[in-house]
Amino acid sequence: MAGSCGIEGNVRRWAERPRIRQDGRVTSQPDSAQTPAPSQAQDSPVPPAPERERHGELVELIQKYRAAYYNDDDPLISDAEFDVLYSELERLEGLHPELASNDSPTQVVGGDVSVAFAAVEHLARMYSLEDVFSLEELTAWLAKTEASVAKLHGKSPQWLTELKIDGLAVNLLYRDGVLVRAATRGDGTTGEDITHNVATIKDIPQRLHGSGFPAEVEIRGEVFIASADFIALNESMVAAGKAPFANPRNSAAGSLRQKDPAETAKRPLSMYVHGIGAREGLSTLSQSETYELLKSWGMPTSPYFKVLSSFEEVLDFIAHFGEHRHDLIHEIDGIVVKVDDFGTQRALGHTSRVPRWSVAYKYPPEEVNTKLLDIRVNVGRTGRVTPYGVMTPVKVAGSTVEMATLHNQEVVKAKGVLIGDTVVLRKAGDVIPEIVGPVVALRTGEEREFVMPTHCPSCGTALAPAKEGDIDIRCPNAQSCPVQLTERVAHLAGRGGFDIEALGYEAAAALTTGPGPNPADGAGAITPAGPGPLRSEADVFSIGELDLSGVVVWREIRANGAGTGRFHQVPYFYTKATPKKSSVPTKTTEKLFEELEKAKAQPLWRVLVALSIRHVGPTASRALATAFGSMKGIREASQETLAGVDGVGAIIAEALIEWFSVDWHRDIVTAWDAAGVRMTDDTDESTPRTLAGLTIVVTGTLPNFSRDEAKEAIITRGGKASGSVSKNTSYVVAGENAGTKLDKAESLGLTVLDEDGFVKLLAHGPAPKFENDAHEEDA
Ligand SMILES: NC(=O)c1ccc[n+]([C@@H]2O[C@H](COP(=O)([O-])OP(=O)(O)OC[C@H]3O[C@@H](n4cnc5c(N)ncnc54)[C@H](O)[C@@H]3O)[C@@H](O)[C@H]2O)c1
Ligand SMILES: [Zn+2]
Repeated sequence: MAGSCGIEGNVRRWAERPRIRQDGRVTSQPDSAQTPAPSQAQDSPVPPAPERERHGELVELIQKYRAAYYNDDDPLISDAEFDVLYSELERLEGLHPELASNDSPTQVVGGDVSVAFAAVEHLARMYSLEDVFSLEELTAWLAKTEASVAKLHGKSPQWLTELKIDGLAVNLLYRDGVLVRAATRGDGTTGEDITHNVATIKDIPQRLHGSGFPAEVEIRGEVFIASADFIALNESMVAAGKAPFANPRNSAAGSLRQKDPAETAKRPLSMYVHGIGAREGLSTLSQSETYELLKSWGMPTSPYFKVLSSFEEVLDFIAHFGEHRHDLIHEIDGIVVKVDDFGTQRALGHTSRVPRWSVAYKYPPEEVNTKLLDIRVNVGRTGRVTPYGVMTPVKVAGSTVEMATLHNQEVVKAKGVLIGDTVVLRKAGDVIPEIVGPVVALRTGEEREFVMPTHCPSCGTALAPAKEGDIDIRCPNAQSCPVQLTERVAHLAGRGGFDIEALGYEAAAALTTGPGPNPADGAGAITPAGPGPLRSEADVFSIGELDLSGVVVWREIRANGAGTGRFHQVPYFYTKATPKKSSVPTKTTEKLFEELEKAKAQPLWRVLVALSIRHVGPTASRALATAFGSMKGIREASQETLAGVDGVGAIIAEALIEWFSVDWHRDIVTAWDAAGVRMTDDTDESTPRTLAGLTIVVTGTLPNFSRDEAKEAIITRGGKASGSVSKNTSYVVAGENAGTKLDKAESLGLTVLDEDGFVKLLAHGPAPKFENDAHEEDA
């Protein structure tokens, strides 16, 4: 089953949350009237004072947070933090049911009616949903519900499975097919009248299409702002000098609950139907059937709901949308499972807060709140100065995050974050974490604005944009700015360059920036304190000439977190101040020499990558190496000739000419050449150029070739290894799990080869004798 690993992954990650019920209960709403109290509770009719006190605290907190969330559309804490508190309250009331008075947050639908709107009574009550946070809890809920349904009807229910859209609920009252009123959920009984605002939402018909409508029907749905529209909306808010919304949910709620409908009209609101309230004269028997009917009346229904029969299918649905959560037009925070049949829904009923026929499985949170402790700047390989936030470490989407880039000073301004703010931190799947914005309501007045430095924190040179109008500012001291040098050295040693494993980032820093502050002093941070022994990457292959007997590239030193059991790898460079007698070359140092020696034999394209020429990555480097065969050839080529090379083009040609015009750049090449680095690709006559003129795309996993090896095999035989399939592709080599590229090849009628076919192609070129072996069905 393809989805199974996704499910397991979810369980593992989610299970780490503090929100694990310790009493193992599955029901989240203690419904004292229906649910027998847990036995231990009967032994203690009056809860002990500490529990009563904690209960009071929790109620107060939750009420405060609910008010900020529902009434002000401006939450003070993240949903994940809220859920932890709410869970604790449920657990406490589960152990001491006497605490669950009628007005406890566990007994009422969260939400209120603001005085800004007229109050309206819903014809049928609106409920919240019972939440579960693990697949075990969900399966237990399904099993419990299935058993109840079996007792009622002697058969298993059908599960209507839907996306849990992160927006806000509206209740639309249609009389004889005409929208007469729209309301928010409010406390479930009474909502806020937002009829005029809803009238501006294009998705929602003022008059239902067709005929045969019931006299009165309440259609419920979720109003949301699509993720792409949210980004555009926030940009326009900031441009207009207003505070941006923390997330699409708040932006939808805030936009819909405007006092002026003209303001709502400007907001890109959409809606999907997810329920039905009072329904006089409606003859459908199930919720899914009703959705089809509503769709025919012109109501927007989600394209994603499914009616499923087995638990397994429900779990697959969850795994699928767990993976594709960010491929949807709107945000989701979970999956809702409902018993589809109306009769069964009625029979199962509801508690004071939630229906018993429905449950919401929540995905692991992608947004958390944390403290922005500082904003620092980082100097990159090209001298670009990038501010980044340093935060109290916090767990989000499966990893602990304590830093996030803020891109440039304009972004810091646009986000409106101050040092010391509580901020919303978002990490969507594998995407890098992002500071969304501040929680303004929590400011104490102690926060301070970030000021972009005017001088390079590494070398002290005045910072400036590369050209007028650039937002990014740079350190222009490219040659000897220690941090830029560190970045270039780490890059040249990287996987795409010389591939020197022992020269990782820390080792590069130790060689280029010299001794940092002594971690034993408690500073902890590795701030460069001045140039190290390696003053230029030109000297990287003569590193042996430096007094390496005094250099320890790696040392393990206990950082200031002593006693916490946490060790920091700290690069350390011995200087005169440190007695030489204590230094013995480490294993890593020996390995460094071995690898440096081996690196000299790397092919020309890797040498080109290692030079850190703008825009010249592996693809352009391979093209250049293939076209010219030597560094000399590239260096002497005119801009036009360079630009004419397939895969190079005008921008790269210009960058190359510019790069070679700088003295110290040419010195690098000269020094490497002198050190014995290979500067020509000797065309290996033993490899026949069987693939000259052919463009080949490799996709999926081949049993005996890595992606790089397959590429190399194609290029050394004179072929072009391309990443995208087009009608100019000569062959597509498809391994296991080949995806859309294979589909495209098939739709274009291209010849698709498996590994055997590929090996034959490499050996013989496109001879008819093996083309016949290729997938016949593709012809
Ligand atoms: N951050 C905070 O301070 C804060 C405060 C209060 C509540 N919250 C968050 O709000 C949530 C609790 O709010 P809630 O009581 O509105 O419950 P809920 O949002 O968990 O679930 C109920 C709501 O889900 C919505 N929904 C979306 N798709 C649906 C579908 N397909 N079918 C049915 N309903 C669907 C409906 O609007 C419904 O009212 C929690 O996630 C909580 O973390 C956060
Ligand atoms: Zn600098």
